[in-house]
Amino acid sequence: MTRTAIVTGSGRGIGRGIALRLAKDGLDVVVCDINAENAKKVSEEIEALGRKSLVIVGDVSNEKDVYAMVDQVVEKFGKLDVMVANAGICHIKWATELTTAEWDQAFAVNCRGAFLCDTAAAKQMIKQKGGKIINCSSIAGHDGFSLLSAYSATKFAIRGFTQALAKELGRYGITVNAYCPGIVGTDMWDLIDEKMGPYLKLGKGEVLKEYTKLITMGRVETPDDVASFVSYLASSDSNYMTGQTIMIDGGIVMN
Ligand SMILES: NC(=O)C1=CN([C@@H]2O[C@H](COP(=O)(O)OP(=O)(O)OC[C@H]3O[C@@H](n4cnc5c(N)ncnc54)[C@H](O)[C@@H]3O)[C@@H](O)[C@H]2O)C=CC1
Ligand SMILES: CC(=O)C(C)=O
Repeated sequence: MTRTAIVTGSGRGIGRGIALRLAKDGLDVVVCDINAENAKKVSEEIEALGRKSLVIVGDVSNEKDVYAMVDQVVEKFGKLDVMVANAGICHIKWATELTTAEWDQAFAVNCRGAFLCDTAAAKQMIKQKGGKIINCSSIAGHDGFSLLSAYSATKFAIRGFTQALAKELGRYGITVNAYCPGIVGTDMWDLIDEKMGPYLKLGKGEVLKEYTKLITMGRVETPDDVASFVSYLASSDSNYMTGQTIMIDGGIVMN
């Protein structure tokens, strides 16, 4: 029977790459994003690959949206096999400039979002006696990044939550793991380059150039580089791996 995955934040960037890769792997894929237009486009790309798809326009930090999404998916596809909690945001400022509202927003989307998506999925997967939950951390979840303090804190938190949830869900045949991308050429990095530039007295494109020097493989990461690892985490090949948060960063963080 065809497996079904939800990928949050899959209207563009890394999430889109993961959604298309899982569709190529033979899964039906639900595209969840707050941006309806982008989500629809990706969903059409999935259907063009011969797979079924569903667009869910929703906010991962909103409990009602997340539970309604899982209900709709189970109603349409009969089950939920893979949850990829990928959606994330970042604020680029000195910590001393961050507002409390920005700090809370980062935690709402990046952490409450993962908590809601993972646990809503887990309740369904427990009934099914199995499933794959996959969270998104970052290199910034291993080393705190200057000008990304709230973001770094959320990505560290994802590692702790991934471990604890894995310990709770192993008995049901559910694995919980996380991936840590490095410096991926998406809109998020365009924003980082634009906003960090003035702080670091660097022009357009120069922040990315400086950070690229940290990458052992010598090139900026692509969404496909991340997606090929998430494909493994979503597959039965990773059935004996759980509670792990793994770098897929071209060799930036090695500890
Ligand atoms: N780009 C990079 O270098 C890295 C990214 N990451 C993480 O990878 C994930 C994806 O990042 P990118 O694709 O680069 O970002 P992006 O900004 O290009 O795309 C994020 C997508 O998530 C959606 N989104 C934002 N808030 C949402 C919400 N509340 N509910 C539903 N959807 C929402 C956006 O509409 C967008 O389509 C994020 O969790 C990010 O923190 C981690 C390490 C490096
Ligand atoms: C966006 C992100 O996680 C970094 C550190 O580049």
